[in-house]
Amino acid sequence: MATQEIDLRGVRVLPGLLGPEAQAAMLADLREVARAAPVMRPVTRRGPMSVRMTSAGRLGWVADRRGYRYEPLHPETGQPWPPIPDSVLAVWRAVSGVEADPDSCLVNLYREGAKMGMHQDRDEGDFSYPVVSISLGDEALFRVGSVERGGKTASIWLRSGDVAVMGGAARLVHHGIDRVRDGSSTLIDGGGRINVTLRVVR
Ligand SMILES: O=C(O)CCC(=O)C(=O)O
Ligand SMILES: [Fe+2]
Repeated sequence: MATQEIDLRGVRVLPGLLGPEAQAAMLADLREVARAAPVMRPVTRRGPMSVRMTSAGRLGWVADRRGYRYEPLHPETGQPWPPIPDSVLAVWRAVSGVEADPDSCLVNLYREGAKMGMHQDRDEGDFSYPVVSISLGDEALFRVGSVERGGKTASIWLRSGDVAVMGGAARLVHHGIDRVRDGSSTLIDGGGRINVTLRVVR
């Protein structure tokens, strides 16, 4: 049920790009990812994050007291991250507008009360590639600001199956998740939201 594209301060939002069957199939693939690469609670200098994370692909995003970086191995298992599922790659190929495939797929798990503060995605080596973000499960209030800190922002509720593309002039905009509407979807066992972001890190 793809509806019309929305421009949120330069971020392309594609509501309902994934239908219920595609969402369920992707979720099953992500369960396999989490089985091979258990979700972790990242700890930053500011303390533990409320979002739990794991990754797929050649590189996974890792946050701990030493800082943020991409790593080829899961820090707890010592194993390489599992491959990015085809169901996820298909979304990148459909919307990214670039030839290269992503080498990193971050899986964010928002259980009750989890949110993500305003930030830029800037740990990647080349900002000419977009970041593609897929939402599954409960609705989330996604806020987008500017490349500079502070100033005006605009928000939208991202629903299960929505896809957002941060590229071009919007590649480095500040963004975050203010809150998740608990119980607004039944897709995920135990409730909550999963967000998948795809990146070319190199
Ligand atoms: O959960 C979201 O929709 C945003 C996730 C995000 O900004 C990130 O992982 O960098
Ligand atoms: Fe981000």
